[in-house]
Formats: sequence, C-alpha cells, structure tokens
Amino acid sequence: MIVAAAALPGEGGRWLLQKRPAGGDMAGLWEFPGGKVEADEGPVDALIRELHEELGIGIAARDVAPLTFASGLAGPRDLLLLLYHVATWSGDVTALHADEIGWFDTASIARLAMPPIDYLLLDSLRERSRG
Ligand SMILES: Nc1nc2c([nH]c(=O)n2[C@H]2C[C@H](O)[C@@H](COP(=O)(O)OP(=O)(O)OP(=O)(O)O)O2)c(=O)[nH]1
Repeated sequence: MIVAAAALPGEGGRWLLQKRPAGGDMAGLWEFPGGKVEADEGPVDALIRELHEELGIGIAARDVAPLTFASGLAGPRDLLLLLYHVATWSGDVTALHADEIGWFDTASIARLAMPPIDYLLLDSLRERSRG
C-alpha cells in the first residue's frame, strides 16, 4: 500500500498533525494528513484529493515537493509512506475528518502517539524545520 501524506508548515517551525478518528484503523494516533494512493492516480493527485477531503484546503502540484519517505509494516500490511512538503495552500485548515488537529514543533511531535512508521520521518522534518 502506498500512502501520500503532507507536511504542512505553520508558524515557528510547527507542522500540522491530525488525530485519527475513533473507531477506525489506528484510532487516536496522530498522523500527517493524507491517505492511500488509488490504483488510477499518482501520489500528488492523491495528496491533492485527500487534503481537500480531510482539511478543506486546495493545493497545487507546483507547491508540492518530496520531503522524505518511510516504509515498514502497518499492522498486517506493507506500507510505503511518501511525505511531501506543501509550501502553500488556499482556504482555512479545518478538521473535516480527524478528531482533532494541531500544530506541533518536532520535539512535540516526537512525544505524540503516532503510527510506528511516522517516527522514521522525524529526522528529515527536523532538518526541514531548521532550513
Ligand atoms: N494519512 C496517513 N496515514 C498513515 C500515516 N502513518 C501511517 O502508518 N499511516 C497509515 C494508516 C493507514 O493504514 C494508512 C492510510 O490509510 P487511510 O485509511 O488513512 O487512508 P484513506 O484516507 O485513503 O482511507 P479510506 O479512504 O480507506 O478510509 O496509512 C500518516 O502519517 N498519515
């Protein structure tokens, strides 16, 4: 399974994370917004679609750049998680899908309960926060 996810930058080196809804897969864990890449779409198209569905924002492909990736097992499934940096977007970020959203610096992200694979993304995110 390939998942496209977004690193959305906020003020002061913070990044947007959302809390996965109660009752579903990995409920209550904090994640980068995004979702599965469907068979008939590319990863950036999937990201654009998911961010519209989950956060109500519009992003353009030219504002999206690869940041890092991680791979491993997510429960029984083999997962490839592609994390993209999203430089800018239109509209206000709204939690349409998540139980909660928040802006966190990388030290705070490291202390959140996340899917295991997400911790592998943090080194690149720290570097990006400094840059
Ligand atoms: N969006 C996202 N998913 C992640 C992250 N880390 C991680 O292990 N995952 C896993 C959780 C899920 O098994 C999978 C994403 O699938 P999902 O169920 O959220 O995706 P979706 O929005 O396409 O879901 P659906 O249409 O099937 O409801 O990737 C992350 O940081 N962001």
